[in-house]
Amino acid sequence: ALRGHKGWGPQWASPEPRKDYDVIIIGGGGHGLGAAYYLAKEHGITNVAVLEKGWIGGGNTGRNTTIIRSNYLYEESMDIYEHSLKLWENLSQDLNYNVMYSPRGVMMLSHNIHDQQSFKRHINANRLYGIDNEWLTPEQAKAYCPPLDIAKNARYPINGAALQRRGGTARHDAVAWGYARGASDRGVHIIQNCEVTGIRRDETGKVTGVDTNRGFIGAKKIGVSAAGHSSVLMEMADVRVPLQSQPLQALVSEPLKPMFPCVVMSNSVHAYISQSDKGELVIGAGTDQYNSYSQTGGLQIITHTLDAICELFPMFRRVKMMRQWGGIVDVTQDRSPIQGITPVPGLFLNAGWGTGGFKATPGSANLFAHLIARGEPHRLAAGLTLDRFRTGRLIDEAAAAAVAH
Ligand SMILES: Cc1cc2nc3c(=O)[nH]c(=O)nc-3n(C[C@H](O)[C@H](O)[C@H](O)COP(=O)(O)OP(=O)(O)OC[C@H]3O[C@@H](n4cnc5c(N)ncnc54)[C@H](O)[C@@H]3O)c2cc1C
Ligand SMILES: CSCC(=O)[O-]
Repeated sequence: ALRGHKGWGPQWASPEPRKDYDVIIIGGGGHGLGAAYYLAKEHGITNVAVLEKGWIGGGNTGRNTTIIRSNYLYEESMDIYEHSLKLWENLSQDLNYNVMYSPRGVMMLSHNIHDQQSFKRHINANRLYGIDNEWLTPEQAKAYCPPLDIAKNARYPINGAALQRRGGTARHDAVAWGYARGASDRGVHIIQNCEVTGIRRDETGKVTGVDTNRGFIGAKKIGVSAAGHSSVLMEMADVRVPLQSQPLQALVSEPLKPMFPCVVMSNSVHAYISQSDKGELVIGAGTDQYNSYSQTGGLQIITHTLDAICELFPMFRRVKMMRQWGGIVDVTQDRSPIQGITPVPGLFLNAGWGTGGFKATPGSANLFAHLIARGEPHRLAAGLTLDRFRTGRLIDEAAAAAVAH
């Protein structure tokens, strides 16, 4: 039973936009909706609107392969991903909405000495920082995931694996719906079919509001959380950001009996796989290596990824694939996100989550709300500045970003 639920149909109000708000968040994905929720819940700021050009969750939040983990290398990354993982553990209770978080374990396969050295470095860094991660022999990896082929004569032989047992999956669109309902119940306006077409500033350069397809809406503060379109939005305020927007594809198979117990990822052969609660194998790939705003992608990526899956799991060679789709991921050079103030007073940016921002949804949203409310970053997000691309103090997480991104 949903506490306080007001009958069937949309579980959040869909009001007409007011003339102005204290805060406007551009982007009705998990990060934007969650930030609005935490602004209301933790900072008492409720005169907020989330403006979404399409429908909430229609962007990457509803298109991803739902992998959750926090086994990154640097402290700046471990801080925000572990903050997020801790929030995932009670998010269903917090939202009174079942987001189906499932800590089934995320196993990263090692195929060569370089993988092994890289994963053991992550494991040591994680454990020194109090984050669970462990090395498995091939036999231990197979015991944990029986469908895995560890034959020595396999095309991509496995010499071990890194396992984060608290990693896992969640139901992605439920996260958007849960945050939207929680925010709406606290007075936040969730406004769909409202595309931002301009960001207005006064003579001092401070933001005054946004132009939209539903007219001008005033705001004292504006948060941009639009993933693959974040650079397009920031350009509306004359701010160039170091993001590339690239297609990232995924696909699902026909439903099968439950038989795949965890998430398996392989950087070297560019594929990752899990099984949804509906029985479908959920398979992900590397990005298409060109800039594009199309939510599709090239067939060569899919065939390459399925080659890899069939090598790692020969038992799947006759499974039928049911559907493929793509999203637009906002990728930074160092594969780490940007969450911070911008050169424009009153304009805040949350972007650059690239191929790995679903796992960060609650943590990023929680800290983005702190940034907008207080005007300065929370210590757990202090390193994720836009300025690092000027100073060169990058946070290189290409290895932890996994697969070929
Ligand atoms: C195929 C795929 C697989 C992935 N797998 C994983 C995974 O397994 N694990 C993981 O951690 N991450 C994964 N990711 C990445 C993850 O999905 C994203 O990083 C994350 O969901 C971004 O959330 P968001 O709320 O910032 O963006 P989104 O959910 O994309 O929300 C941004 C919203 O902004 C809206 N918008 C854009 N322009 C405007 C405008 N002008 N006006 C108003 N609204 C606008 C868009 O319509 C969109 O709804 C994957 C991504 C893809 C595409
Ligand atoms: C799309 S890659 C999934 C992840 O980042 O764990």
